[in-house]
Amino acid sequence: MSTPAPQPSPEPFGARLRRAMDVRGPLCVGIDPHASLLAAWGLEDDVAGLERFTRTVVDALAGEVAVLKPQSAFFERFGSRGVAVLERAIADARSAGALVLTDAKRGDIGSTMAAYAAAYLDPGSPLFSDAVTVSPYLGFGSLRPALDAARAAGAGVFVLALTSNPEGAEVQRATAAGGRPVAQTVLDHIARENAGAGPLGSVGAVVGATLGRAGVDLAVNGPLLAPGLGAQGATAEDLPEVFGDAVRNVVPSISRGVLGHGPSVAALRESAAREAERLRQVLA
Ligand SMILES: O=c1ccn([C@@H]2O[C@H](COP(=O)(O)O)[C@@H](O)[C@H]2O)c(=O)[nH]1
Repeated sequence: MSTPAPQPSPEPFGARLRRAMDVRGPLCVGIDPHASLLAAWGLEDDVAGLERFTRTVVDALAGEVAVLKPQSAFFERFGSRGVAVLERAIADARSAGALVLTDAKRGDIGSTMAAYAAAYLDPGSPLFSDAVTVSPYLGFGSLRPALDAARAAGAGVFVLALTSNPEGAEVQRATAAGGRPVAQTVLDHIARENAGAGPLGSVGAVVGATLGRAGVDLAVNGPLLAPGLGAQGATAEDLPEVFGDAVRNVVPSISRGVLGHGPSVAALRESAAREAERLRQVLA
């Protein structure tokens, strides 16, 4: 029996993301098919409307922006047929050259986390994504199956640290054992996961663009997903204050602020291009 040929290691997500940010700029656009957006686009709040909306966003932006971030909740609300739309969107966006970060915010005990990892981070899964969001609030160690699966697949995970919503602070700013804020302990774990990685680690943190000065050490050697631009009130001009020296690793994210310009493909592209240009000027 012949020995199977060794497989080349997949290129790590952090390296792929850094290249995409260099080439396309750092903007991430979220695919959040709110019922109100479907209505504004003249679509029914049903699977056909969901599919048309999603396809339009992918066609408009997958060749333009570094990252597309489908929000799983808006697909799950239509059951299995909604999830099928998400699966196609992930595959189509990846084929068109965007990195896909599925925003699913999964978190559970380790043995269940392994199943979530199989869903999003196993290259054989229909939901396989370049990266997925996860919640560390069952303990950072519970994320181990996702961290390991991501590394094996050349994928990434983005761990919630300081979220963009005002309610997050009561948990994330609370003092952990050891006297540091809970969010800082999460960031410390992320920094350890990324130690030695170059040009950028594959374990990211989610830190809202809405926070004002973050007040934590963001030197995690990984990408910092910054949701909150647009509908939640943050602007590109806020980013240097929130992120300080870490701003070059920021992946600013906007959903409704771009999606509201649809259904015209040209208008969606123009809106994303305006956001990207504003970011380029502020982050230069
Ligand atoms: O801290 C977080 C983490 C994730 N999100 C998600 O990002 C988008 C934001 O949508 P907008 O329309 O740009 O407000 C949405 O999917 C959230 O679930 C976040 O907002 N904050």
